[in-house]
Amino acid sequence: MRVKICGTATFADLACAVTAGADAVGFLMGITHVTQDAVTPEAAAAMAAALPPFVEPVAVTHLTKPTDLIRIVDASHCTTLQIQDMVTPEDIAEVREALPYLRIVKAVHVMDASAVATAKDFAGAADAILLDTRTVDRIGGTGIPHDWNISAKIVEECLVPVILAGGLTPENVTEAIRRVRPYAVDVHTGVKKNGVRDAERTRAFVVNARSAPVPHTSIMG
Ligand SMILES: O=C(O)c1ccccc1N[C@@H]1O[C@H](COP(=O)(O)O)[C@@H](O)[C@H]1O
Repeated sequence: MRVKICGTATFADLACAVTAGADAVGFLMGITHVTQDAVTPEAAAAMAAALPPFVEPVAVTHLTKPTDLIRIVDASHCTTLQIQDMVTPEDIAEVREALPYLRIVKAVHVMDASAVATAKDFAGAADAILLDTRTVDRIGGTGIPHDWNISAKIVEECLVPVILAGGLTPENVTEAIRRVRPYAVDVHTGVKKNGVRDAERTRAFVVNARSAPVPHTSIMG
């Protein structure tokens, strides 16, 4: 099971995720709600430069204009872009044309069963779908799980890798993986303690995610 740890705001956060064994680290840029963990593209680039091999830097943003998305990827040196807010498949294609090497992840917010169709709509344009939670005033980073039955249905019906996020913790991630069978898992709030990234919770999250029994399912079509 692949694991992304999101909300990397400092070199200490970076070291915590790398030491825990994360496969990817997320940098929050161009975020529309208040978050203590947002960084500038330049700060993300400095942290990305410090990553060892086999750990992917991911730009996570609410920005939606292709020119803005291209700009933050270029400036942050991230190799994966996670688009949290509403864009069209055509917008994604425009970003991909400008940055052919880029892996593009589209977040889909699982509010009800309509998320299944939404995920399938983006599966052709994005390289992966990320299933997250949203509230009235936050699109991502809520710390709140959503209906994993819907997430499991999306995994069954989507032809691209599906990443499960939204309220995951070291305590629930094994059950989440058993029920949803995602390609990867992604967490921010759940590995904090008293509002700060916690090394033991981060390590436990990775260990528990990797220990979950997941039957092999092909993600290469
Ligand atoms: O993590 C955030 O603060 C955040 C802010 C704005 C957009 C996306 C954000 N994070 C993404 O949301 C998931 C789930 O977060 P959480 O574990 O429920 O706190 C996170 O993994 C990022 O992909």
